Amino acid sequence: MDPYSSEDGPCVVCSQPGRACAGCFSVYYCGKDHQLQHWQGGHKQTCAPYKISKDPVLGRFLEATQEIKAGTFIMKSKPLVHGPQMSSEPVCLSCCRRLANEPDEWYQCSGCGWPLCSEKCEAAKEHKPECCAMSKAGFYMGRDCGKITILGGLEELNQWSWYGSIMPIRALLLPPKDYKKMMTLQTHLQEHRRNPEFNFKVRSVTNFIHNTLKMRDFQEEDIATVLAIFDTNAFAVVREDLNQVGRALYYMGSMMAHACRPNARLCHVGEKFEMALMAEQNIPLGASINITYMDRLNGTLKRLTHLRTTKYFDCSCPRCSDPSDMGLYLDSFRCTKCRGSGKDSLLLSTNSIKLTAEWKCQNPACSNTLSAADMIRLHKDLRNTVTNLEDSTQLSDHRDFMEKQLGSSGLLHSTSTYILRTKIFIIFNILGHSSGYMLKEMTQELLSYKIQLCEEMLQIARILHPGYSKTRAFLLVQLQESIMEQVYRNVKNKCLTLEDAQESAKKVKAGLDEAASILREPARKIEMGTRLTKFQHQCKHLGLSI
Ligand SMILES: C[S@@+](CC[C@H](N)C(=O)[O-])C[C@H]1O[C@@H](n2cnc3c(N)ncnc32)[C@H](O)[C@@H]1O
Repeated sequence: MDPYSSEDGPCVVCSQPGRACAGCFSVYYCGKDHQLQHWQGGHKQTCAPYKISKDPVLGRFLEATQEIKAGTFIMKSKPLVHGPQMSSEPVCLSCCRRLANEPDEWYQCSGCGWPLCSEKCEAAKEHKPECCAMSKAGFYMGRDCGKITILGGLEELNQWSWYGSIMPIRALLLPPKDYKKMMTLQTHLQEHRRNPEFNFKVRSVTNFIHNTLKMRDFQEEDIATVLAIFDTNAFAVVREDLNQVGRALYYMGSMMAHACRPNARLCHVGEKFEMALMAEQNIPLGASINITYMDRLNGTLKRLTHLRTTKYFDCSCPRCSDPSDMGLYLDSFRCTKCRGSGKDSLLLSTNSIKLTAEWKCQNPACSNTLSAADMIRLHKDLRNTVTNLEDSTQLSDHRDFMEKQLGSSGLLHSTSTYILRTKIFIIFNILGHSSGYMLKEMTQELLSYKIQLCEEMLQIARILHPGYSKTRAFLLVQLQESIMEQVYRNVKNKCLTLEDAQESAKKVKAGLDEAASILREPARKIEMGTRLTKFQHQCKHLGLSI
């Protein structure tokens, strides 16, 4: 059952139209009475398929209390607190939608002077805490002051202390019950305090709260704790469909452990930053329901470093413990000593969960080794190169990079993290997406190239993103649309019989249907509906019946 669905269903008690249970989405109630009756009659034991458990390594985590099938929605939850990101582009404080490019078009809150979308956003309860605090302190943001500060005319300190202070203020002013709940979340405050950037952030937010808003009841330590809670537990929310950019903290969402190949994923579903959790894979009874805190295409070195420096733990999940990184060797370089001997070998970590471990050629006859420091330096250089390349949508820049690196004097192999990242960039940012390379504009060669890249990346996704993962669905969409374009051209050019076209179109439909079954967030549902309609038009145009 679908937690986004507003459709009614028959009440489990009386069969009258009802709304879905907010805990499990699998039964409907016509109203509170029948909900209570059913709850007391046993639904309490079967509703949520998880509980909070404790583990010496993970700390608190969500444990499955029943088998959960892939594709199931496990929970839906409202944020405890949400608001703009720490260092934000200009957004409405109320709904976190990006503001118009022209500051003159911004609506100014009559209470505090902050730019918002509209009168409606001024009246919304989201904006009340900081607006009341500012009015009380006699603070009013003049239009020019807002323009200069928000558009980044001042240095970082101000950007942080202004936008970055909004969510902490809301958190500090939460009703006591919610505040208490929030304060039970993991802080890693001591570890955060060793980070100069964190302390700088604390000082600038405290400065705004104490000196500008004159809210001196909150000690710097309270503010630091709130910021540490956000850094450890909050999720960035970017909803391109709603033009929203922000951050949200969920209580249950904060209980989920990380895994580098997780069994669940979080989706943002409502306009008010509600989230839903979907099982990507089948989750056995008693297992930890986990999500990933970072992009799965990263190799072990990057994952371990990121998790250690931002979430303060050393990941030892099965993927990190496997020196081959699930057979993909994402971090490995080709051995420069074996090169030319006819045996192209890779360097492997001698202990994959230890960042200081030496790297050694996998060929037993070769003695080549590389220190961890050299390995990290090489990775840093390559990461910078690929990041810079991503400024370009010239296909040749990316193909040249791959050709050079995969050639006889290059360091990379076909499933290196940098090669895969480049392929993903080409699929999602160049071919079919940027000027000169739109689907209709692509040559046959480029269309076949895109199809080949999608197929290759779907093979990788089978390993890193199995089941109901967004990456798998997005790749399926890119592949099917490219295949359909090819079918379309071949039928028009009479290179394909209608029977064969019919066969291919059926496969395309199956691929799109699979993607739609994965992407069930409201925005994606609309997007998939549009894609399916376009596909049906194409079929109709070609005289195919699907
Ligand atoms: C969002 S919180 C998760 C809930 C937390 N365990 C608790 O007790 O509140 C993130 C923190 O959980 C711990 N954690 C999450 N996944 C982990 C893992 N795979 N291994 C070790 N610690 C993990 C780390 O301390 C991390 O900073």
